[in-house]
Amino acid sequence: MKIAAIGGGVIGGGWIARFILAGHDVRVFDPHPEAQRIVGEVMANASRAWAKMFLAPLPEPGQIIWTKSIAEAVEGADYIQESVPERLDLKHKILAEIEAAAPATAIIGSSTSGFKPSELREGAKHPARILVAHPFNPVYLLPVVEIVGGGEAAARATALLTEVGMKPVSIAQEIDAHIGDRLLEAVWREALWLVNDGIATTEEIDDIIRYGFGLRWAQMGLFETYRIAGGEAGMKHFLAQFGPALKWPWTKLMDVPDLDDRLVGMIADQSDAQSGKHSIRELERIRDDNLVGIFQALKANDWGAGQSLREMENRFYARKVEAPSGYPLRLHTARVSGDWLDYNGHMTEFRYLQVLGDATDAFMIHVGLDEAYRAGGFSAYTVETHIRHLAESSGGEKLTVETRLIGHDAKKFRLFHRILKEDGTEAATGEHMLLHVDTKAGRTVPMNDALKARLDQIATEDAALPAPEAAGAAIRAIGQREAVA
Ligand SMILES: NC(=O)C1=CN([C@@H]2O[C@H](COP(=O)(O)OP(=O)(O)OC[C@H]3O[C@@H](n4cnc5c(N)ncnc54)[C@H](O)[C@@H]3O)[C@@H](O)[C@H]2O)C=CC1
Ligand SMILES: C[N+](C)(C)CC(=O)CC(=O)[O-]
Repeated sequence: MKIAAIGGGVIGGGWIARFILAGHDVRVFDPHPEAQRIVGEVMANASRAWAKMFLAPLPEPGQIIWTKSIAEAVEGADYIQESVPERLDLKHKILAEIEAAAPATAIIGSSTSGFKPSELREGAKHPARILVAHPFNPVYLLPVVEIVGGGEAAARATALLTEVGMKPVSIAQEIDAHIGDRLLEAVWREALWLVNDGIATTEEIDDIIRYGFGLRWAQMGLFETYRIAGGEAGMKHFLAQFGPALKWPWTKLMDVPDLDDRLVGMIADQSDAQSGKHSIRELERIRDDNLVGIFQALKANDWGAGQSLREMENRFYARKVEAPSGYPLRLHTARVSGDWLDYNGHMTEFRYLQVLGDATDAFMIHVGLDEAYRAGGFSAYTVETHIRHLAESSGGEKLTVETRLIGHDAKKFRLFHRILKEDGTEAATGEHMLLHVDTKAGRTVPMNDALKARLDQIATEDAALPAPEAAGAAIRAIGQREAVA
């Protein structure tokens, strides 16, 4: 899949980060003199957030390829994400340039917050392939993307965006500002009035959201939340009780305060007082850490956006790695994230077990002990592990795991992994005993013939090598008391 991104600002940078982290190369054009620095900073925050968010091993990230023109970026592209400033004349000019150079089959998704597909498509050569693909900031974390425009293009965009962990929601009928921004603008207008009228400061309004209904919205949205608020009688009672208030003059509705110098200055000053002690990048990291925590809570409850996280993770777990030929097997690589380091600045203990465990998962997929096999009610459980820590690993290092099958029979197998640094130094070894189990009965049972045959075949390759020196090693006794014991 060849992906291009036109515009690498707040939203374009987020898109680029999501595609890259999901393992795709992205060709980018943005004429801003500092575009590479800006996207680099967004990428750094995004990589940090993904390392915290996913337990599953992440794919090797794709590459950013910076180009000197739109034509160079979109040549041969299958999917193009346009994220230039929200001006229709500019979007038309950029879309025309994209169409002049992109294959006729390429899909063009626009990040536009407000324009309808019919507006974007004015004057287009192949209008049906231009869609609204409107995300929410930060694009590398929030899954939802509003797809407007329909047809085959929407189906293809939906497939790609699902593959990179998004939750595309198709909107059948085009309207200005789609759905999300219609809702957000209503709240935003009210908030501006409240500040304008001196009723509340920016901080007080944010507190009412983040200590209150904002927490509810992350997990149940509006209708489900209000259904509960109707008590046992549910939504009908809620509407009967609070419906009339909609006609009372509670809100300013469509009325917008003039964003004159006075109001802009007031809001900016209050916002500085509220959050000026943090840089924007710091605020992004605080936001990302909070979002990751929310995602993980939702994943634990298998609810809402936690389901998108789980689905993406399952895809990462199920990824079959094209193993380079040769033996020992090389099925898993990992990049040491800054988040994995301890107070000594080195990869902390339990992350070694994570890397080894991921290598074991990769071996299981390699031999056919995969999702389909588990669906049949059988799996393998690790029952014993011995790790030797041999060299420090630092942030950013790439680690490769070499895997050997050093013993097996019909009910169990024994793996020996070596974690290697880029210069070939051994960072750790891990030896693991796994039992083949009937997951429903909860007991060890013989594996099926195909799996056994696959292990037999790998074992013949292993027989050509001397046994690993450390295989079967235990921790040495210290002093007489232990030695006697
Ligand atoms: N900022 C937000 O919260 C959201 C914005 N959007 C939409 O995303 C789009 C982009 O908005 P932002 O990223 O916020 O704006 P931005 O101002 O942060 O980024 C726009 C980028 O486009 C680049 N650009 C300008 N002319 C260009 C050209 N001829 N070719 C390539 N790149 C060019 C600029 O250098 C800049 O880096 C807009 O349509 C906006 O409505 C969608 C969701 C949320
Ligand atoms: C302010 N905005 C209209 C550009 C916001 C969006 O489009 C979505 C978001 O991320 O809030």
